[in-house]
Amino acid sequence: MSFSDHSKSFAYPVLVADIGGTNARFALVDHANAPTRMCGKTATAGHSDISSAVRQVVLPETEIKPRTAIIAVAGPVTGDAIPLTNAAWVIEPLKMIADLGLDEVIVLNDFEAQALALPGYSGTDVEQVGKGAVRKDSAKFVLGPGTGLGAAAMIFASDTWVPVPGEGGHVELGPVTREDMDIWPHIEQVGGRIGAEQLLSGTGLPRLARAVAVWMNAERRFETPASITQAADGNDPIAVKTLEVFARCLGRVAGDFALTVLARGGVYLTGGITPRITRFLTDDGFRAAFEAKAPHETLMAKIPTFIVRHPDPALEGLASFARSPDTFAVDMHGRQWTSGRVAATG
Ligand SMILES: Nc1ncnc2c1ncn2[C@@H]1O[C@H](COP(=O)(O)OP(=O)(O)OP(=O)(O)O)[C@@H](O)[C@H]1O
Repeated sequence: MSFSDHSKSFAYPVLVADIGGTNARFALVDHANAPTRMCGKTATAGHSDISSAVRQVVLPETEIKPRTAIIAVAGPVTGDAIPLTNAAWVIEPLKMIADLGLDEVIVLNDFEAQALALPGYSGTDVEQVGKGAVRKDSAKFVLGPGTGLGAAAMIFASDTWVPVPGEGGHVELGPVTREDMDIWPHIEQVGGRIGAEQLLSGTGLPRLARAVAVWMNAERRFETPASITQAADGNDPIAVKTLEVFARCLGRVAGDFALTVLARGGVYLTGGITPRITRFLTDDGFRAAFEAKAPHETLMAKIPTFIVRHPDPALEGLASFARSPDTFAVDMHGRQWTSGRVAATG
């Protein structure tokens, strides 16, 4: 396995890109000490491929063409043609190098990118939920309910931050309270089970609402996550109960990850749903479930939890990596392409 050994720095300017199912977001890092220059976002559906989006959105913003591109995609990075999970683009690093005159392209997982941002957050980037304090140079974890449930750890070892992406969003999610026991039999199973992402995501939220409605003997049906958060704003009892259960399940799963890596550096919540349900995350149900890990309640009470308020967490993480690659150990195996060869480390 090859890790980033950037005692060399990247060739600047570095283009950083967060390619989601719906939107692509771009920014430029002009040199190691430069602030991130945001270039805005564009709908992936509005462009035939990433090169065309870069030409329209990024190149008009800069006099010096980017020489390196570091890209985050939702989904695994496999081979020289990387399809996106929820969009038509296929990321082809060698084609990007040819189209845009780049020296190097690196493709990372989107939650690995979000993990890279964690050590640098300060001030209004994050809002703490509950008590606890960040212990310096200790493991962190990021968990993001969005279209799916993204998850990654950030481990501190040998004076280096090591992002560890994975499929943590698919861990088991069982009932704990009496109320859970009553609701769980009404939750539709997927693949013979109820995994965390099956509830704690955009598709999961309506699934949970359906089960809550059946349990409450109500006819009400919600088709979209937005319809549930909007109904909860109007104090609809099914929507409110759904989000209470959602928040405490998120706290439980966040607590499990905190225990797994001993995340004394904090657990951070991102994803498209988090900012829409802050009322339910800050009303104590989330934090109480996070801490209820007997026999480790005392340990858990010391671990802080945060809502990430930074608007572009993945871009921020890639920009941190672009500025100081030697701060991080990023696995480059099969994910780095250079202009000098066909497939760099694959
Ligand atoms: N007002 C809302 N209330 C609740 N959920 C919402 C609301 N608006 C959007 N969502 C949900 O948030 C999810 C999108 O989250 P997120 O932006 O993290 O996903 P993504 O795949 O990274 O998106 P993108 O492709 O835009 O980067 C979708 O499931 C969407 O339904």
